[in-house]
Amino acid sequence: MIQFDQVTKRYSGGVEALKNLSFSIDSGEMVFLAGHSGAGKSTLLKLISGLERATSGSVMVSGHNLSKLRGSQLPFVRQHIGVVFQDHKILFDRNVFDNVMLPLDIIGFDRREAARRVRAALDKVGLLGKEKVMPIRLSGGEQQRLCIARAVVHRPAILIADEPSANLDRAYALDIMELFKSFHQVGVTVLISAHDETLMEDYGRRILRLKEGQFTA
Ligand SMILES: Nc1ncnc2c1ncn2[C@@H]1O[C@H](COP(=O)(O)OP(=O)(O)OP(=O)(O)O)[C@@H](O)[C@H]1O
Repeated sequence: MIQFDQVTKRYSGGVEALKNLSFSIDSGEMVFLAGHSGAGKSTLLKLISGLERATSGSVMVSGHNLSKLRGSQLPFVRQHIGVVFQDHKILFDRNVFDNVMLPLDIIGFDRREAARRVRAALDKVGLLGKEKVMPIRLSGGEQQRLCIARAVVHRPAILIADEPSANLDRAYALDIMELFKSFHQVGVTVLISAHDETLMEDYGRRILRLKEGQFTA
């Protein structure tokens, strides 16, 4: 479902964030991505979601070679992927419901079906009672749940999350992990990054460990 073949990413300033990486993730797998700050985790996730392009090598997602896609084809691929961003990207000038509606608006979904899906996504993350609330009034953990609802509302086959448990206390971080597990259990391919490996250990899943842009054992 996701396949990297000898992928290198060099940013314009010259930093080589990923060095000749090869790995694959099967459909329906749940995999963790570990590594300290600056190891290249965000870069790897951005290559999968098409936010950045590989300098060399190939990135295959759902059968598409993202390195070869034209810009106009990227939105089509992104419809298969849900992303929980490290910096949240919440729109603070609209309420919880409208934030989650946004991806469906962009796709041009039928409004009634879209509203039904938004409520289902909010229900799933435990925010159904807060649909009219402005995001500024949510706790940090609730804001994270809002981001997860927005990432899954279009029912993507792949869900990727960049440090979704950062800045949350341990109990809440584990709750968030359980939420991701529940998506995995219904067949979604899940890839989650974190710098705290202890959060991953209980799940018995594969852990990809990055250090200075390369995998370590
Ligand atoms: N847009 C960019 N331009 C130039 N260099 C960048 C850019 N984004 C990341 N880098 C550099 O690439 C390297 C990897 O960064 P990346 O954000 O992928 O790491 P990370 O493991 O996600 O770290 P963090 O947990 O702090 O987000 C770092 O040296 C970083 O400074």
